[in-house]
Amino acid sequence: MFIEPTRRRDPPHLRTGWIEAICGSMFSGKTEELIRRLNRARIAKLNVRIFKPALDTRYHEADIVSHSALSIESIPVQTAGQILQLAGNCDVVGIDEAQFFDKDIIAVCNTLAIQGQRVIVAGLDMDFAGQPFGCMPQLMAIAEYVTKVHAICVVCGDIAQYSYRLVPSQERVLLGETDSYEARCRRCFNLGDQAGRKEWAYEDVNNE
Ligand SMILES: Nc1ncnc2c1ncn2[C@@H]1O[C@H](COP(=O)(O)OP(=O)(O)O)[C@@H](O)[C@H]1O
Ligand SMILES: Cc1cn([C@H]2C[C@H](O)[C@@H](COP(=O)(O)O)O2)c(=O)[nH]c1=O
Ligand SMILES: [Zn+2]
Repeated sequence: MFIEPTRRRDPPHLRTGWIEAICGSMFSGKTEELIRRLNRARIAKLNVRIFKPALDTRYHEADIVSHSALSIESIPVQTAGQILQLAGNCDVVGIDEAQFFDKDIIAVCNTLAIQGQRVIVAGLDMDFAGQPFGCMPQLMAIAEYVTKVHAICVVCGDIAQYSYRLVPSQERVLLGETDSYEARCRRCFNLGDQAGRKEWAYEDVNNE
């Protein structure tokens, strides 16, 4: 489990910010992990500000909400540049659904960290086609700390790193939940519609 660096005790002239990237598929616990870190920062009496892209209105207009219904308030923004304007001099900046931001998100995260702020950025590392998503690869490259979390494959029960799309759209951006996506492992993702369901796997075990 990720534990916060204790750089806070450095003398002010040595104090620096940093970037933490949390990545993985849908349902892998990115938002839960982001909320966990932000809550701990608040317990440490740090000043925290949280952002998400305004287009992500799935569960709530403003709050960030996990699939398990954990939530934390956030500021929805249209562009990455707005984060820089609104983050002020807070100690910790949280950003969810980073894959949806424009490419300025890289410079914004860098600037915040250089200014001495801790930046925790969470997002999908791959899209429904298994391709790197938006600026997440660059954010992972410039981050001091990268955490990849995993879901459970709903087909076979292995660990999952892919978000399998259940509906025919080829649009890259398609908001959704279990209605349109499921977490899958490499094998079941590549088998697509041919992947046997969990019940089938259990049958196999029972017949042994
Ligand atoms: N296939 C799955 N694998 C793991 N967790 C799942 C799965 N489907 C639903 N969940 C739920 O999703 C929660 C994680 O939600 P969340 O943090 O919002 O994930 P993410 O932000 O990565 O999409 C888990 O704690 C669990 O309750
Ligand atoms: C794979 C994939 C996902 N999306 C959308 C679907 C959801 O609205 C979000 C991801 O949310 P989560 O917190 O990670 O569960 O992204 C998309 O638009 N395109 C895709 O390829
Ligand atoms: Zn699987």
